[in-house]
Amino acid sequence: MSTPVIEVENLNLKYGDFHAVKDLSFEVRPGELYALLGTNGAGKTSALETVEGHREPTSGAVRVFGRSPRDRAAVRPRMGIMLQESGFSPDLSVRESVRLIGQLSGRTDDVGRVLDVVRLTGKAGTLVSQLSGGEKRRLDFATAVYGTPELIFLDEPTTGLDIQSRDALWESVDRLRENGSTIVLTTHYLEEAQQRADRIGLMHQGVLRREGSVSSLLSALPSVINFSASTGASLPLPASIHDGIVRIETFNLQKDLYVLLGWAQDQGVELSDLSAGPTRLDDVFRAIEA
Ligand SMILES: Nc1ncnc2c1ncn2[C@@H]1O[C@H](COP(=O)(O)OP(=O)(O)OP(=O)(O)O)[C@@H](O)[C@H]1O
Repeated sequence: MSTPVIEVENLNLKYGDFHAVKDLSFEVRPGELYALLGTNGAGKTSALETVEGHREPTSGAVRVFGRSPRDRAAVRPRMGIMLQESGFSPDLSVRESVRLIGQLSGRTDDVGRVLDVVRLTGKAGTLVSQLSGGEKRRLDFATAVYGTPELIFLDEPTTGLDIQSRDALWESVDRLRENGSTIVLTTHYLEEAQQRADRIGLMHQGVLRREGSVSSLLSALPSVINFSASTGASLPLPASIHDGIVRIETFNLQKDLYVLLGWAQDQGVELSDLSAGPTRLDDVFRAIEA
């Protein structure tokens, strides 16, 4: 198996007495889209800042491309980091800001190409201070796109973006992946992670509580069938009933739905407000706090 792009082993981070990241271990493999998700304050930003080389671990080991992320000269040109706030100077134009990304990252690219990818060509001469929130976010994305780096960190990339800009951003991410880039994503939009991540790590209170492919995380939880029914007939499946709402949990949704509908038909029972759906990442998320 190929060498991981990121290796984190028993990482601990403390702020004074507060233990923010506890024995965190994970790997990100070449070409993967790994989503590090978690509850507020779970320690994602702290952990990623260490991987990005901005923060020294309290203990544990972090390697990026097999080297210490503090070895900036070797590692920095190979990674693009889209932070939640890039802090571009408000007095620079968009074009100047993108040029600056090139100077700071040590990568080469065509400024016009990057402006085109982040859809800011028409704003090239505009000052950063005059951009809208969504336009600023697209300028932040330029840091990830510039020079097509091998490793890209996207920290809440679509927050504040309209649907067109979101779609455009994910299309650009797809292009980067086609070029072989490895992506580390954090987001609170779980459906984006569910649709796009090869693997997900779920953090809560400093600890990696779950890790795996979307389907493996989802298959650990049952699907749920709900309906309201006033019937004396005994149900064909184990269920709980609260306030007249029947809830059936199942690991075989198709089969149990078939059983339930057959029973309702035979008994002449109407299943009002019937809903049945696959488990969603939201449910996995809720379950980690339980
Ligand atoms: N510089 C700091 N000094 C003290 N405590 C800090 C510092 N930075 C973060 N923390 C604390 O460490 C914990 C983890 O914070 P972190 O920002 O890494 O979480 P997160 O998972 O990124 O959260 P969110 O989803 O809310 O952005 C939080 O309880 C936070 O208050």
